[in-house]
Amino acid sequence: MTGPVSSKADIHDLADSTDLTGKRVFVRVDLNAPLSKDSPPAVTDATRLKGACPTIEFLAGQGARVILASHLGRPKKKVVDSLRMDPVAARLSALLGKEVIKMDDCVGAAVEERISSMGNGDIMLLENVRFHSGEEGNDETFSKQLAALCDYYVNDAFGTVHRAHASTAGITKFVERKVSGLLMEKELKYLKGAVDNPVRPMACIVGGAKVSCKITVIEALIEKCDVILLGGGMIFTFYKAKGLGVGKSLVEDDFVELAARLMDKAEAKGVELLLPEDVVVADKFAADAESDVVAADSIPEEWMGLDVGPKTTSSFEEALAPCKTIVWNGPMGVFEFDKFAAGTFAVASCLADLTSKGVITIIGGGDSIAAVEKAGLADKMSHISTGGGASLGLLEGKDLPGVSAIEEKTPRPM
Ligand SMILES: Nc1ncnc2c1ncn2[C@@H]1O[C@H](COP(=O)(O)OP(=O)(O)O)[C@@H](O)[C@H]1O
Ligand SMILES: O=C(OP(=O)(O)O)[C@H](O)COP(=O)(O)O
Repeated sequence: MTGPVSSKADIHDLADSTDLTGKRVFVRVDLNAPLSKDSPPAVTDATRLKGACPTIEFLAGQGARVILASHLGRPKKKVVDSLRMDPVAARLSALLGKEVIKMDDCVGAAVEERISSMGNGDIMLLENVRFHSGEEGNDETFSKQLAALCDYYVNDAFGTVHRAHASTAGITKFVERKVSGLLMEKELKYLKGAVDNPVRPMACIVGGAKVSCKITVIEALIEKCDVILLGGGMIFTFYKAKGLGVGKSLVEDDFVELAARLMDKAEAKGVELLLPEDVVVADKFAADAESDVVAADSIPEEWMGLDVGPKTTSSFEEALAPCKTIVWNGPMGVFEFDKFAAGTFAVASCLADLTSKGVITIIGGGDSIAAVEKAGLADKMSHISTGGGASLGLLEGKDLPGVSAIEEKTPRPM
């Protein structure tokens, strides 16, 4: 068959137009869940796994052979045993109440053979796609290898929709049909509705550790938001731009200049860009570190900032009080260590309180979800999004490769 195919369709459209019995359906999911430090590691927050279940159950229910693919962490293009998908497969299997066949690679003869012996409705989880250099490089050969595993492609990985990788973008050029999954549709619908024409004032809180990915989004946020609050590992690059000492804190030297420009831009635009005025510092990156609260300009040389301080959380509460829409990505501190969780929990508690007063609160990101779950407040927010960088990308209004690859007209392969 030739001719262009265009699809904004989801899995219901696919099932309505095709008998999926026995069909090999490749589903890109985002099962990049936080893991414990145990050996072997265990999934510590299953929100992303739970989010993927409706699509998996639907396709299995249609009799499809369901082939799941995801990344886990950032293995830097090589096999990292602690980032194998086994703990994810075990937890997913428990959630689905069904065996999940776990493969030790994501392409190749062994995978193809095992797929050919799958029964209708069986579920397989491939190994971490980022073990192959072709994944993040969006490599054509690797994309074709993935595409060769399936009849149809589904993208349900909202958390990775902002990445143009082989399993989220490249593969779509080589499959007969490509549609979005139920989680993807649900996330896009909710988030677009909330941020396209937001109820104002709108605030965005950005923290976490993926500084280089997320600092670049702040430029667009200055155009869109009325208030921007910064926390987590993000702040030290800004402190450095202000000429402050940051000790051994996380800092991205390549982005210091950008941080300076962003502060100038926010000021020129009259957008409130709030940086923490006090910081909880530690003598090492450990749960049992010595800690102290210091002013932002007094971080000791050998210490590192691992949380925002109490004065900061009060100022943040004040700044958020008038806001009607709040988007939060990235914890305020290393909440995994109890000593450095207070700032994150205080912001979570403030947002839960504002939600009860009618404010729209959106929390996104694997670790941010884990943090509000740990605080016991996840069900008190308006929306828990499985995507952090993805929801910021959507708020930014930029092209999301995982969406455009599905929508793109591509020549149907022969
Ligand atoms: N001051 C800090 N220094 C180092 N890491 C931090 C700091 N504050 C927060 N973090 C870490 O940031 C991580 C989450 O970052 P990120 O992946 O960007 O968030 P999300 O997964 O919600 O998008 C957490 O594991 C947390 O420990
Ligand atoms: O965890 C994720 O993003 P998030 O931390 O922004 O929520 C996604 O799985 C994407 O991972 P990546 O940022 O390593 O591409």
